[in-house]
Amino acid sequence: MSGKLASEYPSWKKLQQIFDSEHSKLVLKDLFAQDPERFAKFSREYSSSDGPDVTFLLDYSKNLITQPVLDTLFSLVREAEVEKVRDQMFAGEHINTSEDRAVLHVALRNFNDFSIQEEGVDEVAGVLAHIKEFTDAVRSGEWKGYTGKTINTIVNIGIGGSDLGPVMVTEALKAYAKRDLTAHFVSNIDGTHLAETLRVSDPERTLFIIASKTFTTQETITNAESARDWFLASAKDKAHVAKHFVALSTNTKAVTAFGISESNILPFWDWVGGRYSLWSAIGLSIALVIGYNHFEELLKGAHGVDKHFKETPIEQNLPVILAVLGIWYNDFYGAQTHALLPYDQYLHKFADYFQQGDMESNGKFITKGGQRVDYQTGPIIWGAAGTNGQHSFYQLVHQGTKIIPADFIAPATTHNPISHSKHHRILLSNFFAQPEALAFGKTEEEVRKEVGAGASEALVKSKVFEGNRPSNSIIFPLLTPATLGALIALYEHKIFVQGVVWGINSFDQMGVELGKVLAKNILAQLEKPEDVKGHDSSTTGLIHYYQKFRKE
Ligand SMILES: O=P(O)(O)OC[C@H]1O[C@@H](O)[C@@H](O)[C@@H](O)[C@@H]1O
Repeated sequence: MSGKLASEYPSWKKLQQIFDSEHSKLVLKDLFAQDPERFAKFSREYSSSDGPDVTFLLDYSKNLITQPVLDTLFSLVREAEVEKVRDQMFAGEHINTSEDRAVLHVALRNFNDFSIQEEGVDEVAGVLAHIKEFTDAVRSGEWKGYTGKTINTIVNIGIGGSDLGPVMVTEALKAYAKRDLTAHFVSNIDGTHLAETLRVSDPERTLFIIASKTFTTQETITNAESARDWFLASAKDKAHVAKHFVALSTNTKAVTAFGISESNILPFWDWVGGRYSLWSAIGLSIALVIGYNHFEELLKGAHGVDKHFKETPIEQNLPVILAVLGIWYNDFYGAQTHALLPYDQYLHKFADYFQQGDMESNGKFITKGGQRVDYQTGPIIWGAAGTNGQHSFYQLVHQGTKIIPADFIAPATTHNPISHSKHHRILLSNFFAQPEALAFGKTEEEVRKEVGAGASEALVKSKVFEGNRPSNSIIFPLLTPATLGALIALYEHKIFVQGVVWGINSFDQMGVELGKVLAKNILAQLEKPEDVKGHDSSTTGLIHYYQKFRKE
């Protein structure tokens, strides 16, 4: 049952027994040698059933699993009633129990397929039509700034879920971008972020998109106010704000109080979590950059995976497979992290995006029922685009003392086939080589042959790769909007499945609140040393030190 401790399920106990008795025998080299069909058994191709064509291959054969391990992991998913909770999500039940909210990012990309009853769901199509109308007007040049010039710069001001999705997707789909429209994303409260952006922007041709679900986030509101001041320093007349500021928010009241007219608000609903919101009005900057039709393809690609997730039996369900593999390493092997390693420069923000997506969703120690877990929940997500990572942190991944499960992700073809795709072939050769090296390593014997008789023992030992390091590989024909949508949805549902198994609420984020409250209190004490009250000696000492240098 959802909310129960995962460690109470019979399959969890069985997995622990299997791990204790078998894990030393789970050696990839042997498992592959014993079974020539291993790749065929442990890889699956996804093909979209309708909508835009999306295919990808998930190869999970280089994992420390056997069929019995996998079967037990699937039993765990059954015992945790993942399918039931999944259906509750799709039905609009309030599975975000702490906030009493539905969780319906799937409704944002539904296109009338599933019937979902929840207030606001019937407004989704209207907001998409508004996004289309607005983006067409800006991109065609019909929308003019206050001096009659067209818009050539958009600045999205938002943070967390109101920033990372648009940043990641606009980078990922740059090949589809309108090149004469520059997009900036300002998130940090550090004035440097806004100042450097405004320095290269023209107030007559810049459109500010204020993206905030709550419209109360300190960083976003402060940045938006400073952007408005900067704009009005040129435009003078407040009436011109209407041509240069739009808002994406669930909080219409706060937006109008800020001075943005109601016709410039693209709304969304409380059942859209911030880190699941790029599919909503929050995706406006994406639609502006790549055009509405491509934005819709992104949504449809995600919808295809939603259908797969909703309709496919557990054993073939790709988000479920990724989720249980993660649980196997996280909870039984003691892996602390999970690396996302896209071999695609366009996906260089993919890991950053899923740092929030995964860690804000599953970084929790209390179950839905209020119990403290006695096992590990969400992993630390990190990663960087290949091949850059190979020249920085891969040393530790190959020869360090930690187990680092990783997903290698790559397109078979590139949007930039320069030098007759020579670059891409080299890139892919690395994409194929790294998981192979991690899995199979290099033995002492092989090293000895290579270095010859005179080499010192220490040198020989330092060149050994133990191997047996697990990874998944995901390969698809080309990074299209629909394929990207599918990939994001794949990981969203993976996170969902893990959250249900761990019994936690993946859809609140109470852990971000305490720091906000303390910062507010400290902000009021920054002026004078005598104002600094109620802290430990370290915090007091740090604030006092700052006060020696304080400037207006
Ligand atoms: O979109 P707004 O409301 O400004 O929130 C922005 C971000 O704030 C953080 O504190 C978190 O709660 C995130 O989940 C959220 O995406």
